[in-house]
Amino acid sequence: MRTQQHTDWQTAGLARRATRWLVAAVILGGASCVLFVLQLATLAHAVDDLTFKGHPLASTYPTLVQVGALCAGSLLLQWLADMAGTEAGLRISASVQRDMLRHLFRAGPVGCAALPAGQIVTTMTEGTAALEPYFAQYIPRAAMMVVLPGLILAMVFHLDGWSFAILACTGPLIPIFMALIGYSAQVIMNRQWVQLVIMGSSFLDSLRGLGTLRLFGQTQASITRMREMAEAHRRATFSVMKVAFLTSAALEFFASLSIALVAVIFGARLLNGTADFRSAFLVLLLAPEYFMPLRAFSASYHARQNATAAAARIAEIFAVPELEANSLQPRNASGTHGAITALECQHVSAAYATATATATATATALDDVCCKFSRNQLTVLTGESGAGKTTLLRVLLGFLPVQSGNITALDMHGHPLTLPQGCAGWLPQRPLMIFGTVADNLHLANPDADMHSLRAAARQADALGFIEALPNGFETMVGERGTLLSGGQIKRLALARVLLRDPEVLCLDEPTANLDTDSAHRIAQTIRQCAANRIVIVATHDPALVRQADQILHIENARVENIVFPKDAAA
Ligand SMILES: Nc1ncnc2c1ncn2[C@@H]1O[C@H](COP(=O)(O)OP(=O)(O)OP(=O)(O)O)[C@@H](O)[C@H]1O
Repeated sequence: MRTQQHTDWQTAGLARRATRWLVAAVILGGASCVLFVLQLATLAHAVDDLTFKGHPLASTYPTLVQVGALCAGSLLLQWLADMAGTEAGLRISASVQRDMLRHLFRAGPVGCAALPAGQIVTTMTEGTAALEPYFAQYIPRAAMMVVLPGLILAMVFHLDGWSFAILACTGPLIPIFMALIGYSAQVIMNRQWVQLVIMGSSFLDSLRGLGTLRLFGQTQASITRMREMAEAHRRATFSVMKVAFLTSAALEFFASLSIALVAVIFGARLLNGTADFRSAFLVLLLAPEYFMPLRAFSASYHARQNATAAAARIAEIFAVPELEANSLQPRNASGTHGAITALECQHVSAAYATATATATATATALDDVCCKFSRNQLTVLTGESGAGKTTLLRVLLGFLPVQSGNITALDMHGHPLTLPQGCAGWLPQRPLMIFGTVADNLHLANPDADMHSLRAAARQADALGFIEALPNGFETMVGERGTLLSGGQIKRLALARVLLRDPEVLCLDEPTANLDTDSAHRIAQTIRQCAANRIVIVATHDPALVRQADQILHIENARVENIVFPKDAAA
């Protein structure tokens, strides 16, 4: 199993995914700042010439045109910087979303089950969306917070020592103050995220369990619980907003105080005649701009906290271990491709990772399993609930890694084989039906299958009769999770879907569970026929299926206790 490095999913690590766009945003923003400062200096020069030096308007035109050109250039560069920042944000959030989906597929159903579905959904949607403003706004603004005030300070230093001292002393107070507020705000932000995840999970659970909730008369209680969660989330969001307002208020206070100080001191010195108008005017133009990037940075500061909280949730998803390879692919790389004649388990052990309050422990679910599954043979796994039947199927399918031992695919001469992808088919206990038509659901297994293949697979799974009886046959919408079909119909449709890929190894988990006797009998017959030229392994409690078996593996407490070949015994 592979585990992703936690540090890769910190915001700094994520920035590497769009470095060029972020660098472009910072350089363009910096260039825009330079033009902006030049524009103010040129404007002060023009106003001074017009008012105090008595130059005619005509002679000031070139300077005013210069001001216009600098203004246009600065705005254009800023627009380009914003575009580059937005592009970086979109690229990073889209790439994280794509990687997360890929990672979840690699982790497989057992790995994904380690996290609540609501947490996965919220992180994939809200979590990745929270990254975008961080990279699009916060990072470029953080850079501007250094560039523009630095430029302005350098200019003010040349104009007036007092103003320089005031701005240089008050400016750094703001980021220090914000960092102090931000430290406690991060705790609130994390709490808001937890509330959001809990709310998402509960909403999903309520939707899934609508029938059960109604049956137990719990609908009102569920609505009340949802309302309480929404209220808790509202309160957490409100706390975040309060901190955001407090930060802005503190910033405005320091900024206004500092500008007022500069204005008062300069005003007094102008009256005394110890300062000139041009310097005073330019410093007063520059002083508010000195605080502008700090204001913009403060406005996007919550984006950083949101993204930090989201990055922690994203890291949790990437911490779910990936499966290395399908167990049906033998470790022996020198093996050849070919038809699989048998699957052999040698001393196979496996365990589930279970999270406790303090650490992650493992619970053994298969212990030293030795068995063989042969082509043309129907193997039935029996045993009490919780014995380990599904676990053995999961290990064979590669959804759960082998802790020790080997699973080897053999050709007709008993040599190890390298198997192509998709050689195994799986029918889970609760097969997934997507929102779409019968044909859409079948095409999931093989998007290129033509109508003839669909009909053949449906016939083989004993599903053709009921599909043709539907109002629009294969084009009938079956709804989400197959809501318009019965349990038996869903099972037969899912079996047809698996057969459409014509897998060499077919793993079926409780295929006849919850079916009436007639449907169960028909499915048992179908499965029996599927064993022709295939390896078929079925986990079941159904005596009708057990009667069809060529080999019965009885599992008890994670171990194969008994192997019976009923047909040999009968002979
Ligand atoms: N995702 C999981 N995480 C942790 N433990 C699990 C997980 N799935 C199953 N187990 C545990 O592994 C053991 C074997 O479960 P398994 O599902 O293989 O039993 P089973 O024989 O198929 O039962 P059933 O007949 O009820 O389907 C059980 O103790 C179960 O609690």
